[in-house]
Amino acid sequence: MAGGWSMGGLHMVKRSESRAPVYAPEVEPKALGFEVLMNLEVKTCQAPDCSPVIVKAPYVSEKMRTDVYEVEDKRHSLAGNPLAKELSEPRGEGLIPFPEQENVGSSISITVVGASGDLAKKKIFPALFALYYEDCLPEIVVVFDNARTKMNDEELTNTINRTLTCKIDKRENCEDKMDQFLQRCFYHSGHKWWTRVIVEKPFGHDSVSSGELTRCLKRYIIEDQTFRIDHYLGKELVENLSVLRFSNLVFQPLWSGNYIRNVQLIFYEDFADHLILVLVFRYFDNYGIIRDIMQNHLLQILVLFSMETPVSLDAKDIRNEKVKVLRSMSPLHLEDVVAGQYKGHNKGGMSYPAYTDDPTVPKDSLTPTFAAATLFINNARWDGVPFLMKVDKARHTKQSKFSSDMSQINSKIPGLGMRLDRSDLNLLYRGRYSREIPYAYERLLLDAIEGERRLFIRSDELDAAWSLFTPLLKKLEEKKIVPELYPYGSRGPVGAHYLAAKYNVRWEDLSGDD
Ligand SMILES: NC(=O)C1=CN([C@@H]2O[C@H](COP(=O)(O)OP(=O)(O)OC[C@H]3O[C@@H](n4cnc5c(N)ncnc54)[C@H](OP(=O)(O)O)[C@@H]3O)[C@@H](O)[C@H]2O)C=CC1
Ligand SMILES: O=C1O[C@H](COP(=O)(O)O)[C@@H](O)[C@H](O)[C@H]1O
Repeated sequence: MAGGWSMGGLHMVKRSESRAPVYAPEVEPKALGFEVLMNLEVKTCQAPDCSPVIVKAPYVSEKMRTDVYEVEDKRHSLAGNPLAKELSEPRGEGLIPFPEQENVGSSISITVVGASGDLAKKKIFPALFALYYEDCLPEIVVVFDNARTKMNDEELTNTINRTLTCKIDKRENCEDKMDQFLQRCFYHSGHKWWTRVIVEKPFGHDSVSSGELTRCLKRYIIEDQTFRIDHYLGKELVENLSVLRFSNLVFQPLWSGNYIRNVQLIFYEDFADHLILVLVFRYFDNYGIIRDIMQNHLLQILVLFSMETPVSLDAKDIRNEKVKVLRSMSPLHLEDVVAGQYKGHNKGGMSYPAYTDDPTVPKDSLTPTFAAATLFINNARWDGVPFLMKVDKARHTKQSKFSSDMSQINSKIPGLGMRLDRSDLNLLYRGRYSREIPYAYERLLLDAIEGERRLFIRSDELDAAWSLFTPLLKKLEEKKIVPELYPYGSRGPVGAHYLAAKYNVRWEDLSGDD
């Protein structure tokens, strides 16, 4: 199975676990615009001397068959050799040192689809290395790449090497650990057997394509093997939101429309921060900011903020509550949405091009780079409370913030008088904890390895999220709604201010805005 649908997907095999056969009996070339490269029937077994059996199905290419057999041959030649020794020796062409589990204990094989891409460079490899550094991955870890661009081992390790950092300078043995980690990375363009697949967004384009994608995936893997990632769920602050809500009894009676008059979720980013702008634009212009950020990251935070207390911390119970609140949300109306696109302008001697000035973006593109929306939840707890979202890719600062008016508390200004000030009850870790914060992908990759599903999106949850946004996106696109233009680096279209004012709300604009 390959990754047009999940350009930053990871296919993972946990060798110490699930031995259930995975069947991929049907062929569906080019379904949904992605190539089904994987057409192998893969079976694994439990006998100590049993290698995976890889059975060729009718449509597997000659190249892939050769690759598969090469892997098997090498495996046999490694039988009985301690892996540690293999890994410390120079790697030969095509050698894939995959250990026999019974010799070495727990091991893991990870296939990164799209190692040359922005996501892999910025987030996946640094997270995998951080996990490796922290000894959270088994000693035996083998990372493969699997993109269309052909590389050799050296090119792959060079690519990965450029992405790795020691989060805090001069960490003990960091260089050595990096070398060890790189020794465990191999390029391979064929396909592996797997037990878990982490799927990166976009999960389709709308309800229909998302449903198709889910059905396609289900032909190869069951729901429990599918880990749909939304990396915002792996961020410390987002995790802390649930802790704040559910483990501080003082908040329980306050957490409703009786005390909270509005909730705001804000995301700002600077397009210019992206490493490979051309690729980013190409992807972005097909999706736009509503699909890229609102329908997933911000909606997930909104859901965690508003859902009822789950019966337990079990993934099933949490996800059931998330689905319930998503299904309670009112349809989004065009009047409650503002779409914007940045235009070119000059400021302070600087010249900023328009979104449509980019050569990869069509001149008449209506793709929003900014959006604001008001959402409502039709249940007793949140009746009438506006949840406002604002997302913008054309800021000079990168920030995300979620807040409610309850987080503003009165305090006395020091002095002899009695003057009051409103200060924020904030969850910021900066200044409070000296320990470093793990990357979101670090947490989520580890959860997937451990089979913890709590922070991943279940298919009915995804359906509910698309049901909410699809009618709106359809209207925007069918009516060819022209986005409001606004200058790069500004506060965005003026329409967003009217939208908030309609509900008697002032945006909690973030510091650093101009
Ligand atoms: N960039 C980011 O910070 C984040 C991105 N994401 C999501 O991750 C996904 C990927 O984003 P990003 O890395 O930025 O995109 P890029 O365009 O930078 O990279 C795409 C990668 O996928 C590979 N690829 C594309 N098509 C195929 C295919 N059919 N088979 C195998 N490999 C393929 C490409 O390599 P090649 O062309 O050689 O095949 C390339 O390595 C997006 O869906 C995005 O929503 C999510 C969170 C953050
Ligand atoms: O999913 C995505 O998120 C990133 C922003 O992630 P962050 O953790 O750096 O806040 C965004 O740049 C990208 O467009 C989007 O696809």
